[in-house]
Amino acid sequence: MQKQLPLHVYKFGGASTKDAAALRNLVQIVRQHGRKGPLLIVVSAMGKTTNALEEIFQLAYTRQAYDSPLASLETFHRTVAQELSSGFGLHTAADIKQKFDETFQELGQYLAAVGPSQEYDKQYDQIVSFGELLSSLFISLVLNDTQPTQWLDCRPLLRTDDCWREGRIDWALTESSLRAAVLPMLQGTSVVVTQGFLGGTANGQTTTLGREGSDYTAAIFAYCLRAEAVTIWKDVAGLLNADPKFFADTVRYPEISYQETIEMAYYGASVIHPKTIKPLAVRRIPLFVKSFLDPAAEGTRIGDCQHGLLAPAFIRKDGQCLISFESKDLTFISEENLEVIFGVLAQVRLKINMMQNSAISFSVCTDFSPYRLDRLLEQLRDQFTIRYNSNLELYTIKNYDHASIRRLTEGRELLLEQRTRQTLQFVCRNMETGQ
Ligand SMILES: Nc1ncnc2c1ncn2[C@@H]1O[C@H](COP(=O)(O)OP(=O)(O)O)[C@@H](O)[C@H]1O
Ligand SMILES: N[C@@H](CC(=O)OP(=O)(O)O)C(=O)O
Repeated sequence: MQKQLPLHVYKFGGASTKDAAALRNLVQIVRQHGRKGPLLIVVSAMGKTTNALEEIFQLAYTRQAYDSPLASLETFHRTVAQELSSGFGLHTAADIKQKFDETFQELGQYLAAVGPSQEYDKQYDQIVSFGELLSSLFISLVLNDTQPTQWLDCRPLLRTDDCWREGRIDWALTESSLRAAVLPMLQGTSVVVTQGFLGGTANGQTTTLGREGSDYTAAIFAYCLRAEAVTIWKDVAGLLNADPKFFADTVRYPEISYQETIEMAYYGASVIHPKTIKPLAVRRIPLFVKSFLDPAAEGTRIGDCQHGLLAPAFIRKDGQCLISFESKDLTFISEENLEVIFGVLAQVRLKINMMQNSAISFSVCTDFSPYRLDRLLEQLRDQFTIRYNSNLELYTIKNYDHASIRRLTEGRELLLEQRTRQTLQFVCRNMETGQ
């Protein structure tokens, strides 16, 4: 049995890196960790950088001008660096400028090569990954100004296949590469900064792990390096029973099991990427969700634990689409035609969030993607009558009771509903747009 390292993994997302004040706070949090042992820091792109890069990529792909949003992105990064620079030593500001010069130049070259003749998802990864490259280079230099910090390029180590935009990890290779590269670094330096959300293929191309995948990266590092704990720093007090942006009177879970959390994340509680939990649960590594706005506060501990009845959790997923398939000749929906439908859903990468069948019709609720839906329609419209509604919401209540059901369903028209002993789910129209 290998000796457990007292390694901690911290993950800082877009909210905790969105401006100069946020970065000053990040430096304080890292300083507070102090001499508790080595620290591996996973960072996401700063603020809304990934959204901006998606927009720039879309313009480049469709051969439209992207100079203005690209310039805004560059100005954003350089302004944050400028605002921080009064606190830096002599070399740090110059080092940051040099890294930004090199990285924006490289991004410009990649963008110039983007075009519709090549695979969309593959090119997406090559461009959108620049957000994490920029933030990790920048944050490692900012931290290095006050304590020895090394930058780590995770892409040659975190090996994925070429399922672009959702790279699947080669665990054996990743574990051995990460251990060989990172453990010696952690002995020499107490802090290492790397990118969330990114991986690399066998032939050295960059992949991404799915939007909001940096939490997952933190779990991959923790699993492979057998870390003692992972902390993800968020703008909320911990894991709450609902997203406070949409629900009033939320309550924090001080402690919650991996099982409960994985289900909440799967149903759409966006505070944690759903793939984060399994690697941690396998190695029994606790996950702390803490507020970067109040770092001393308790937050939530996710781990192996027993708890009594939990407050009902409300989870909302918007941007949903309800697709129904009906046989054209009153043939029953059978295993054979379900196999055809599932095959095409998998092929066009439309994930099923909920499904139900009746005698001659089968309904699925998926995330809405016009591009993927068109490809599905092309392949199945000869065989089935297909109807769909978009701009819908999927609500899940975990550990429901009468009051929680009433609270959520009152005044809504439910288009699809399902209930198990613990979980109630329904699809309804988006009340804000009334569609
Ligand atoms: N159950 C929940 N508990 C806490 N926050 C939640 C929950 N569900 C959704 N959220 C949302 O998750 C946000 C934090 O996650 P996210 O925006 O992905 O952070 P970051 O990008 O900084 O890592 C919160 O601001 C909150 O709106
Ligand atoms: N930057 C990526 C990855 C990520 O995880 O970001 P965040 O930690 O800010 O959710 C995204 O926005 O999808």
